Amino acid sequence: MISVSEVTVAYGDLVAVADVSFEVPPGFVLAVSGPSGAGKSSLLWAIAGAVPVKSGQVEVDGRVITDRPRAAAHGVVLIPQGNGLARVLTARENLSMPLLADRKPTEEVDRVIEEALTSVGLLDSGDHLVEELSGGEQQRVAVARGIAQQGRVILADESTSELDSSNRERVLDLLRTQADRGAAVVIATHDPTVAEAADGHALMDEGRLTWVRRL
Ligand SMILES: Nc1ncnc2c1ncn2[C@@H]1O[C@H](COP(=O)(O)OP(=O)(O)OP(=O)(O)O)[C@@H](O)[C@H]1O
Repeated sequence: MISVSEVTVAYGDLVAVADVSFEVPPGFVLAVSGPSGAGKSSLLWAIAGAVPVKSGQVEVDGRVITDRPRAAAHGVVLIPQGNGLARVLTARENLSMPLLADRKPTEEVDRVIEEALTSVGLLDSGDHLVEELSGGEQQRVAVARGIAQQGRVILADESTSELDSSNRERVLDLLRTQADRGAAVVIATHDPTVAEAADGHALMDEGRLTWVRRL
């Protein structure tokens, strides 16, 4: 369960997220859309502990999110806009890093990576350097890395923006499967078809959140 309570995020005088509150229970997918600069990424970063909140509080399953390392340890997975991959490592190496940091056994890491790369249709590209992959392929590697972590919370920031329609469907199905196994999922998106596929849809504008379709 993600609980966002009266959260404000500011960069100096610029208020990016203004007094936002909502909850996402396990098993649900929330889409957040809105114009560029509306504060969607900042909201996701706040949930991920990647940016401090000026006021208010984010809780995941009752634990207050204070910083990124503790959020990550508590299963808050961020699939960042721009993918956040190491370009000079292979796809497989990128997937392995958070899993090995989590001290998972090597055989399990190998199995999870195979499954995740297969699920995004990139098993044959596992040993390619990220910089050799197309933009859409890199985006799918980032999604594979996110879902491989089996988080309690998955925050997908524009994770379908470079995908054709069949790969977009594939990624939406994967995020839905994550919700079905009990994750709370938030997707920031400009794509109306992604918003329609979610259980709830909120709109951000100048940091404020309003509901288009409540969860
Ligand atoms: N690190 C930062 N320092 C200062 N200002 C920032 C920082 N990150 C974001 N901002 C500003 O905060 C506001 C919200 O940005 P944010 O990236 O959260 O919006 P967004 O809705 O995700 O936009 P987009 O759809 O273009 O990704 C913008 O005005 C942006 O310029």
